[in-house]
Amino acid sequence: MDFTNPASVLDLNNIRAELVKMEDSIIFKFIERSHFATCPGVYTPNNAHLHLDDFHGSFLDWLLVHLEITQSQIRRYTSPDQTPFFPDKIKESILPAIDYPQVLGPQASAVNYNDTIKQVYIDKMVPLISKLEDDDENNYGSVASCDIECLQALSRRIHFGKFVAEAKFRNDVELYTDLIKRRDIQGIVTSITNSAVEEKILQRLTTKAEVYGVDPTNKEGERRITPEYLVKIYKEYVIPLTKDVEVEYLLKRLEDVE
Ligand SMILES: C=C(O[C@@H]1C=C(C(=O)O)C=C[C@H]1O)C(=O)O
Repeated sequence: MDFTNPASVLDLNNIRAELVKMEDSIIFKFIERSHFATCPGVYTPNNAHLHLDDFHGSFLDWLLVHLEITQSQIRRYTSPDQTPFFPDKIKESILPAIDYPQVLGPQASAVNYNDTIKQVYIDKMVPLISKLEDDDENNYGSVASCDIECLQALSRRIHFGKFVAEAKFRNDVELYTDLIKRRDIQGIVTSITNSAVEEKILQRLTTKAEVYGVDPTNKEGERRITPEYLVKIYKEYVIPLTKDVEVEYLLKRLEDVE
């Protein structure tokens, strides 16, 4: 998707096509994570087995904040489709800014669900996509690296809800302006929900997981991302969080920059 071209960015069919492409990326990142155990020590705040200088938090957070600082310096977070997990830690880019047209509302960057995404990923998704329940310190680096790949892909997918919401807002300014002014949250949820699209996504994920997720040569039948787990992750977490982003984005849509 070309974020310098507003017409392409706000076309709902283009946005949905981009969400479909993200499915493949997320599935393959989940498959990479599925080669390792749950490794709860990666997520344990101030893990006594690890010496993270004067950092207070988990090994995953330590790696993620260091990566985001570096990525911010090559202008990752100037791109409208990227949302940092540590917005207060990122730095100015050393590369010249790209002049992205203002496509989203002035409060778009205030919609940041990454803390929730990270907690849901750790608590609900890792147990489903990991090979087994175990804590193998020899794999902490690989596990945290896979986790960051998964988290950044999930964050982009879920925060794409801002573009979906903006496209829907522009398609019916009168309806959404009324719903927003009346803070009719249920009305907004009903209006943004497209059950047919959601059902098509879940059906496609089942097929993709059956094709991508299971290694036909793996006679040991080692657990990898299964169709039912992938559908569960999208149905219970990814899609609802995307809709939460859509709703919060719309509730802020008429606000000016503070
Ligand atoms: C993303 C959209 O908005 C909602 C969220 C969806 C999702 O997260 O996959 C799918 C359909 C809608 O209920 C959309 O309309 O395409």
